[in-house]
Amino acid sequence: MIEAHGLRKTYGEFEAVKGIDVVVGRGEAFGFLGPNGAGKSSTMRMIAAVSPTSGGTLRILGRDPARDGSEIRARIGVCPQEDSLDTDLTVYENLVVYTRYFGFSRAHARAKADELLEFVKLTEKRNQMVDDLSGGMKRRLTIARSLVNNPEMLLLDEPTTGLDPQARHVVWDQLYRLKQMGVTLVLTTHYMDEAEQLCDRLVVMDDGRIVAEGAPHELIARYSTREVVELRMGVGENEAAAERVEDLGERVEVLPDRVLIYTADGEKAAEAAADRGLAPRSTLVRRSTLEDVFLRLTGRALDA
Ligand SMILES: Nc1ncnc2c1ncn2[C@@H]1O[C@H](COP(=O)(O)OP(=O)(O)OP(=O)(O)O)[C@@H](O)[C@H]1O
Repeated sequence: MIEAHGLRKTYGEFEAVKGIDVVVGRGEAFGFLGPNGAGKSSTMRMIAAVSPTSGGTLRILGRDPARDGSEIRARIGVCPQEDSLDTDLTVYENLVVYTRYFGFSRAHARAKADELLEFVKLTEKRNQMVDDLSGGMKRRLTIARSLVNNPEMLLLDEPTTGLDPQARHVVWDQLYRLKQMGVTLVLTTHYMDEAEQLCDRLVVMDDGRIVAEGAPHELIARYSTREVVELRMGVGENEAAAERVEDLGERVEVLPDRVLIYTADGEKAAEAAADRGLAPRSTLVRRSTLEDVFLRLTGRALDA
């Protein structure tokens, strides 16, 4: 579905994507995980055949986006970061009008709109104006809109940014269902839980480069330990605390608000820290996540 080698994107002198290799197969759920500015959206726009590449090779659905852009755009769905719905129209009209853009008949567009409203559970909101919808509903309508042409591949740029936890779960459910229906999903996110939930495979991007690639559990096994102890110390106590627990794990990281001990046995390390007279304001033992992978690879927290 996607084959990119040495793919680059420059804006004037600035290089936003610095030569990345990405291969995505049919039916996969693939993610670009990285902080703001990593180059995820720039990459997605090239994949969507709406932004020219600045170097390297790119094939989408086996086609060249520079030559076959309109064919590619007809066969994929794009759910942009910002909901760009038509606020002068109702929920239903938004879908009908958008389906018509793809050259389908009015009868087909009406039937499709009803089918998609059912799919994203917005049938009850059918005749409401878009501005009367909640943020989560607008997102679901945008997803419905990206499906009007029965795309083989759906590109989603930060599908749940700005949504509350419940609305995020509803969107995730819909994306699961699409995946089960065989649609290839390609998404960007800076939420590590979203990447873990949805992606079969992902790349971690930082500063225009891919710094790691694999299934979420593979990346965690490769770059982290099984468990992590988080010690929240008093203000200014982190560095001294880290020195005192240095030998309690395979690795110790100091973040502005906590000290992290990477170890196979978190309970044991937490007890050992307490035995040394350390008095954190709170201690948490948890499993490693992609957040830890990102920290290990870049030296920064994903949300920093
Ligand atoms: N049209 C543009 N002109 C100039 N610079 C741009 C343009 N689009 C993006 N950039 C810059 O390229 C870099 C990568 O941006 P991009 O939007 O691809 O990152 P991102 O990982 O998607 O981040 P975000 O989550 O904020 O969208 C940033 O430094 C951004 O300022």
